[in-house]
This record gives sequence, C-alpha cells and structure tokens, in this order.
Amino acid sequence: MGSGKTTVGEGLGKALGVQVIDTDQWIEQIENETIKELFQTKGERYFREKETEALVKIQQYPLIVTTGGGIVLKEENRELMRNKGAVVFLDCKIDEIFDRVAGDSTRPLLQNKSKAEIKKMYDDRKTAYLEAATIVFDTSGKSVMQIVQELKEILLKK
Ligand SMILES: Nc1ncnc2c1ncn2[C@@H]1O[C@H](COP(=O)(O)OP(=O)(O)O)[C@@H](O)[C@H]1O
Ligand SMILES: O=C(O)C1=C[C@@H](OP(=O)(O)O)[C@@H](O)[C@H](O)C1
Ligand SMILES: [Mg+2]
Repeated sequence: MGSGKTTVGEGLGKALGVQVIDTDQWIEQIENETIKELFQTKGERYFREKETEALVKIQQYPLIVTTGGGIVLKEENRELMRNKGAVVFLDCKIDEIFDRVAGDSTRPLLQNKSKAEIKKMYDDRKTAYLEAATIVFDTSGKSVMQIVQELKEILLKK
C-alpha cells in the first residue's frame, strides 16, 4: 500500500505501449463496489478470493498487472504471479509510504493505523514480497517518472 504500484504501472504501460490492468480496479468493476465498500459488505476473506480469481482470469499478453499489496499473502497467488512472468516488488522506506498514504480513506486496512503499525504490517509481509518477486526495486527518494524509466530499461533487458 502506497509503494506506487498503481501509479507506476500506469506510467510503465504508457512508456512501453502495453495495456495495464489493476486487480483492485478489476475487482471493483466486477463487484460494482469500491474496495472500501467490499471490505464492509463482504469482508476481507471474500476480497482475497476475488484477488485469486483476478490472477486466474486475467489472461492477456502482453500485459502489465498491478495488484493490491496484500495479494502476496497467499502462496497460491505468489505461484500464479511467478508463473505469469516478471514480478516486480516496488519496495519503499516506511516513512515515505506513511507520508503518501496518510489521510487516505480508501484503504480499509490502513484506517487509524500508526506508523509503527504500518511498519509491522510491512515487516510481516516482507518475506512474502521477496518470495513472489523476480525483480526487487527500491523506489525510495525517486520520482514516479524516474522509477518508470529505470524499470522500463530493466524490463527491456530481460
Ligand atoms: N515515487 C513516488 N513519489 C511520490 N509519490 C508517489 C510515488 N509513487 C506513488 N506516489 C503517490 O503515492 C500514493 C499511492 O500510490 P499508489 O500508486 O496508489 O500506490 P499503491 O498502488 O502501491 O498502493 C499516490 O498518491 C501516488 O501519487
Ligand atoms: O495491502 C493490502 O492488503 C491492500 C492493498 C490495497 O491496494 P494497494 O496496495 O494498491 O493500496 C487494496 O488491495 C486493499 O485495500 C488491501
Ligand atoms: Mg494500488
């Protein structure tokens, strides 16, 4: 949450001329509810099932898929992602993440969370991020444009 997946994915799509699908937006469309509403009406477990469904059903090539930050929590999802192609973990220092998402009301798991609680969530998930990823990219201190340019070069070399 807040590492820039959705924003960088959109930029990368434009830079590479490749379509982009964000799993959160895909789920919002098929459920006709925002992520925040979906968490309230059907709960996190249901949302996590939809994330797996998105990874199974989104079948296009070439394509950039951006995901929610919790998608890596299921081993099934990590495997689905790795089997599709390059998986980029956009890493970021917690202070920057906190500044970016402070005051955001659209992310249900971040509501009323302190920086220490967000750091704990990041620490608890880090192993899963590293396990899912084939490319680790530290975005700390970099602009979106800079990240897009650097990632474009990395991906084109692959
Ligand atoms: N490198 C960056 N520098 C500054 N702000 C950024 C950067 N990347 C993303 N943001 C901002 O941080 C917020 C969260 O970005 P978003 O793309 O929604 O992240 P994610 O999809 O990983 O949760 C947005 O307001 C976005 O504009
Ligand atoms: O990390 C998470 O568990 C979540 C991250 C969100 O997406 P972003 O990572 O794009 O904010 C969204 O999928 C949902 O609120 C849950
Ligand atoms: Mg996002």
